[in-house]
Amino acid sequence: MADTAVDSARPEEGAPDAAPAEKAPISRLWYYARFHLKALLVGGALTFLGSILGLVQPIIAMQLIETLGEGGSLRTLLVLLAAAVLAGAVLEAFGPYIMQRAGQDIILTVRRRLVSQLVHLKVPEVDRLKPGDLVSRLTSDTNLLRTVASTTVIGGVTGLIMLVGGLVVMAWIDIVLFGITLAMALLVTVVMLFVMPRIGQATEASQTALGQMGAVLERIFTAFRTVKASGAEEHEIGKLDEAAIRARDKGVMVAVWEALAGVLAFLPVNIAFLIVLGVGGSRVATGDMTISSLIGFLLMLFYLMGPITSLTAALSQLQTGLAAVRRVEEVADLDAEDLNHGRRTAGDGPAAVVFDDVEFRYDEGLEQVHHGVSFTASGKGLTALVGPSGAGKTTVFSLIERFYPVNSGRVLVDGTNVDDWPLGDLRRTIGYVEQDAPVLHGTLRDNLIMAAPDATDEELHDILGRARLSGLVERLPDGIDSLVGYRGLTLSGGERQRIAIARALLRRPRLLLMDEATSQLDAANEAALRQTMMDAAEQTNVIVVAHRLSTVTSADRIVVMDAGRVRAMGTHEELLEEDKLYRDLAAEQLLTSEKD
Ligand SMILES: Nc1ncnc2c1ncn2[C@@H]1O[C@H](COP(=O)(O)OP(=O)(O)OP(=O)(O)O)[C@@H](O)[C@H]1O
Repeated sequence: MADTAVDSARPEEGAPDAAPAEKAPISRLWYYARFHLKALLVGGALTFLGSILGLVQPIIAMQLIETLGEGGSLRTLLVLLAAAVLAGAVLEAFGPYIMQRAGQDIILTVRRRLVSQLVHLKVPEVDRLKPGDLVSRLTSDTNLLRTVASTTVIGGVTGLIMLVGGLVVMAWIDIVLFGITLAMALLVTVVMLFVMPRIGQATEASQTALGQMGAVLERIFTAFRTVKASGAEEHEIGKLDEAAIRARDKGVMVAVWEALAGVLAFLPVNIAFLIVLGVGGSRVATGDMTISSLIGFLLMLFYLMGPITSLTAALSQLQTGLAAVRRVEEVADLDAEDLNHGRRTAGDGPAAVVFDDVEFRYDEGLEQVHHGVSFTASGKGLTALVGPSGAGKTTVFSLIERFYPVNSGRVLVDGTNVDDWPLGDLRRTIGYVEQDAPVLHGTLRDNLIMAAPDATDEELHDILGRARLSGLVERLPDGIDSLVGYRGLTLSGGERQRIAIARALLRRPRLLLMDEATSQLDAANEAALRQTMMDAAEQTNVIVVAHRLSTVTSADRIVVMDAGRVRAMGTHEELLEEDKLYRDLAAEQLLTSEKD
């Protein structure tokens, strides 16, 4: 598939309730549908019975004409016909309803699985994905799947049975006319075999274009202010428009192939009708066939329009659905994390971190980021990681959190290799404050309790106090229940950082990792942030990627990193004496802070 957000389909590892990997889309479809088999079977049986009653109606009508000709009583046949019409209508209402419900249940199953898969994706997978495209797979593609998983399969099977049933009845009425009809039915089949896959391909292209639109939209909204400030509205509108046009064009192609399928399905039937009329008429004239048989046959031919329509619709829906399944399953096949696998370790107090000769690169084709990094940070207190931009400081945190696997060497937390920790336990031990956008859309309360759903109001207020946020809560219109805007945009950078710290502290971490914001904070915010950090360091092990001199000077130990290596360790005073790079960094920071 060209230019999609998800480039490859790999078997998932440890994803909950995994569907069989590397299977044809049709097996994947079955995998989802089988959970709702009972409803599908009941709905299908009712619809099928309804169709059978439809099939019976022309036969009763034929009997009626014959009885009329013979001057017999019509009462029983009329009652039968009325009963068949009524029961058919009731069944055809209930059957589809039950199947539509099953269809919605199937979507729910698929969406639940996808949501769980998306949230558990491994970080490297997310690095290369476009969230907008993923959203369209979760919403639009799963919706396409609904029809195919329910009505299509049953509709198709019913249509096929009706078609075969109709042909059998026709063969019983007149074998010559049946031969003509059968030839036309075969023609329809050949045409469909050619057209149907085109519908699937066009649908997949159309859904891909829709996903691309989602990706462009997501790109705009994640940098909305930058787009405006850069005057890039028209440029971005152009990009969105390109994707929208592509989606339209591909959608039109789907319509073209579907229209063609409809016409090509009926053309042979219409031709069959004319031939049957001609040949049948002459057979009636020669006495080889009765007029009632010809009328019955023609009624059957008309009746066949129904099954042919539902078969054609089912086949094209199936193609649409299979295209959707392929896109949905590409996500389901991505690598996901297993939070529970590993040897459980129970510990308390500050959790020590040991880097032992760690080598790491983000991906095979990329440059190595860590070249034998070794350091230890244990016990209570503050450890600052300093060094030039790109030295690999934030990467240290990513490896402690096991967002990526190391290439060689070991990362130990509390004496256990992070690879051996159950991921859920490891991350419960750690509080992590990211450098950017650490506040999510929602209320202040939402932002805190996402890390600790059982936290009481008392605990929340206590943590807000410790993060020097009580003043903010008092100022906000609805206090702790005030909305903080998309990605916390209604807050200042310093407030966002402190909310993120409060969230991390609420989990009572045994290790706090904090990536300082590089943006300048005002004096009050910086002091509040430092105080919060120092308080935390009195109780636990705190490691900070430090960009501010204030953090560095108050740290218990400082690790100086440069180009993926640890070049020195010590206190501020020791390093000022011993390490030139540190001296330069400190001098540079001092100059900057003096200028401010
Ligand atoms: N997800 C990623 N995929 C590929 N390369 C990455 C990724 N994250 C970081 N890098 C690269 O790894 C190197 C180290 O990045 P890292 O963020 O650890 O540096 P840093 O010392 O924290 O820098 P800064 O002080 O600017 O935050 C950089 O060259 C960066 O471009």
